[in-house]
Amino acid sequence: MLASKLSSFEHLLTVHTLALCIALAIFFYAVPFLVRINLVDQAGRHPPPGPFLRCACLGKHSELLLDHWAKRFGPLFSVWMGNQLVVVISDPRVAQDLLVENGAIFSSRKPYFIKNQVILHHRAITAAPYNDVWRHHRKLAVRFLSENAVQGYTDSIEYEVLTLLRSLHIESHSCASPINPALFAVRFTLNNMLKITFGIRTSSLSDSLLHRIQGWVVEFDEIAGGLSNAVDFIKPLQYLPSRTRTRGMKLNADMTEVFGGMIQEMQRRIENAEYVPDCLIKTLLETPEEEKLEFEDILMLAVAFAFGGVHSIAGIIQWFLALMAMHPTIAAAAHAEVDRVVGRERLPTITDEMNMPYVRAIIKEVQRLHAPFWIPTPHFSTADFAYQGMFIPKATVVVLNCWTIHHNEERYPDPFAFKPHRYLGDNLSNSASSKLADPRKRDHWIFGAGRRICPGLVLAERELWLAISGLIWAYTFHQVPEEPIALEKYEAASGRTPLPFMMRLIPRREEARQLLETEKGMVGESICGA
Ligand code: HEM
Repeated sequence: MLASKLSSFEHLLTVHTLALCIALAIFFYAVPFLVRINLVDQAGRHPPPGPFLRCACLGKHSELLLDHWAKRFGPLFSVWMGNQLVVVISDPRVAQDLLVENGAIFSSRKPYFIKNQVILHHRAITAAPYNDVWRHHRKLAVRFLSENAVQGYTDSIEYEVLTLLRSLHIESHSCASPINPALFAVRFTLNNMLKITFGIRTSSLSDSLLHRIQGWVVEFDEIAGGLSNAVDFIKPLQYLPSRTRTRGMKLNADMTEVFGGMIQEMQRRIENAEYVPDCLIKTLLETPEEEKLEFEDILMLAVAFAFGGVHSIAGIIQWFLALMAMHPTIAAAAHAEVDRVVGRERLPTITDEMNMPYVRAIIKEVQRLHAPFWIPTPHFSTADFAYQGMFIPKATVVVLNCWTIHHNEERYPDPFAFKPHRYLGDNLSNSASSKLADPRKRDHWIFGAGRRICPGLVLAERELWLAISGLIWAYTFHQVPEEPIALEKYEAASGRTPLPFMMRLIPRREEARQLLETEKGMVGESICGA
């Protein structure tokens, strides 16, 4: 009896010892994957300081975590996301030093698996590594987004502003009912992009193209991952089927079907000498054979325009509307300015812009407080680099921490408050401001920095000016008492749009009402989808 008890005790001991050994082995094997790696260059420099533990992901509001670390570790810190070193820049001077002055090293993109490989196939400009292919595609895009090109789009954007103002009026039953402005803002920006890219526009708010592209952006946000997906640092996972990968492939297939079909149709029309309006895709299709882009490159350029230039601008318009409804005194000052400079007979135009500093200041303040991307597309380094005694190895992901920069107490006193006054006296366009020699004087950083800076910023500025000044001219903005707007929460990890909200828009004067109700000039427009 005693012998058998001893033997089962020994057995138990053996099992426990074995389990302990396995646990210890796993622990020691896993530890290097849990804590930061002590990298050091030949001169003994270490990467910028940062959290001791590695992260798998940063969570929903990653900008708040980055802000927390920036306060703890300083303006240049590093964090390990799995096996990827990420360096985070939270100061304008450091951003200028690394992304601008040393753009030759800090301008590539990491080949993120889902986003850049599965969905964008390394193309669409934004996914391309820093090389001659990227240079070529970016040059093509810039031709269609330059100051001159944007000047040529201005009449067409003004038409879309009128459509926006009128459709808000009509869909709210002559402003009798509250309205959620989100889809209206998206249609405004999408029409501008579609005209530039394909020479077409959506015919109504129920146009299937509008809803399809809207769906792509939501899907892209959900699956593309922010700074990292597990598949990016556990490479074998890339060879296994997964739901995210299937969704990514489906998204790519959808985009290929819709935009690819539109490109093929345009090709057919060109070959049959049928009328095709001037646009980006037509130019690319008519390029001489030796310089012609591959079909997929043309497709992905269209995707880049649709993804880059639609929800970002539409998001700012939504934030603007929500903020106006919540700050009647600021709205009243904007109304006074538009009345003084523009009067009652016409909508504001681009020639009014420099005479309306308060409205310009409102736009910049909305951009600062509600940047569409708190973490702009990360850059990727292509060589080892030493900076202020710190080591940034080749193949480091480099992130501009817009949240912390935009909430810097010294640069923007009372940084969480909506205070357009802070931008009075800033007469520079976003584009001119991004080129200032002293980066601390820059208005804000929503368009990124360096060689990958958003090529669409001049167009974005023009669209925002015309849409926002037009909205101020036409409407007063009101909250719906039963459904107060909550600004502290927002859609998507990026902060691109407020949560869906309802508001009331009231035409400001008889002249505005007449303009909103007349059909003159709205040829081919079917606002209600009839
Ligand atoms: C308010 C509106 C917009 C915002 C806030 C915005 C923001 C950004 C940001 C932060 C980047 C990454 C910059 C970097 O890597 O440093 C970017 C890149 C890009 N944006 Fe925009 N964007 C806007 C409008 C547009 C428009 C209108 C287009 C045009 C069609 C556009 C097309 C692109 C493209 C193609 C890239 C990739 C550039 C590259 O990788 O070289 N964006 N944008």
